[in-house]
Amino acid sequence: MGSSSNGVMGDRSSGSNGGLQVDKGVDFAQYFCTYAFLYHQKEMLCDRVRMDAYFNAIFKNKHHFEGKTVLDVGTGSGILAIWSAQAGARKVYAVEATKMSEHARSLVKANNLQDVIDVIEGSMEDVVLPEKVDVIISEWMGYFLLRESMFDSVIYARDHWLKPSGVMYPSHARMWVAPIRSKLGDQKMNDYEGAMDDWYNFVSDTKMDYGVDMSVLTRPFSDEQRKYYLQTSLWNNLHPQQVIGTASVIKDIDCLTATVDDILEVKSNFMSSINSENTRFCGYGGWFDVHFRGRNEDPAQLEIELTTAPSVGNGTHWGQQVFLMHPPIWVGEGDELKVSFSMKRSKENHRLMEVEFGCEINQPSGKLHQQPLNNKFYIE
Ligand SMILES: C[S@@+](CC[C@H](N)C(=O)[O-])C[C@H]1O[C@@H](n2cnc3c(N)ncnc32)[C@H](O)[C@@H]1O
Repeated sequence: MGSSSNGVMGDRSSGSNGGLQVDKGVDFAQYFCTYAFLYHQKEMLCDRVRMDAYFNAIFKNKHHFEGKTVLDVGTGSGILAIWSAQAGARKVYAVEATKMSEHARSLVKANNLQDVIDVIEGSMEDVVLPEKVDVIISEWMGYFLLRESMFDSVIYARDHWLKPSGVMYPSHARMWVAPIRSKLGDQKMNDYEGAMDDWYNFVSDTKMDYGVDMSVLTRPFSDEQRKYYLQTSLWNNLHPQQVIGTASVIKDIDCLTATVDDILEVKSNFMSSINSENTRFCGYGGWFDVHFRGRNEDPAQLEIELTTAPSVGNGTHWGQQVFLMHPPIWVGEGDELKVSFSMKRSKENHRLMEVEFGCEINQPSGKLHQQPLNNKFYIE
């Protein structure tokens, strides 16, 4: 069993960010610190969709694990390392940057797997393993897949520690975007006007309760102010019926070959056909899926998919990112949207994203909306 300093080199940056060095102290304060707390790990451990997908991916494909060496990048509580060992791995290296490693270590011991799993506390980029591995497993996905930029660390691990014949878990990832409406029947979720009412209520309550007039922040709702309000995307669990047009894959990632340069910026131009009758097009929903397929020469016996698409029921802790648009536009069945999408990392914090949409709407009547429908968002 590893100790907290086992296999860890120096004090380099915690991520390469495509050549830019990232200050480790700042990154720890801004990003890693929350992962050190059990409440945050528990949120992920309680996500049944996520848990079932990884559990099935491992146990329905034991041939990838039996007698093999495994590296778990960002082991957190240790759950994926433990499943890998239970599936028959010979050795599992479980790397975790935060003090969560101590909980992982006690969980490993409580499950009597200390002879198989080495929990190593340190950044993946600093760790030195005694051997190369057959499998890299990691749950690295952030909101809308790439928020958190943790895939950089998985790429680093793959390039340094995966055998040429090795397998990635997951093996593929995709980002999706679709046009959405904000309201579904009486539901107020993501309702655009509802959001504005919220601001009105806030202003009048603050004046009444605390004697401070805040209306300058919100009134009149000029275009600029609306845009200001809509600068960040929203987390939501969309109902499938809120999706009003065809969804498009805007990024397809092969985890075995992708480079950091491939994911620094995501750009896509795509068409979406509206398939709902007269409805308000209020913005876009963004989500992702990942797949466990093994590799061509060594495929999965059962391919598993983990999707965060809009769903009836609880969905996942990732939900979807909603990008509301101003102004909403009435659209109808058969309208064609020509959407341009781009996403890049925030200059201030490489783990956050800046997203821009543009859209042209062609309607069968011949009407054409061509204004750039704002919108620049931060995924916080
Ligand atoms: C999304 S959590 C997943 C935790 C666990 N594997 C699970 O599936 O429940 C990601 C974990 O990776 C850790 N992590 C992120 N980047 C890392 C890096 N470069 N080196 C080591 N650990 C890292 C975080 O601290 C966090 O605990």
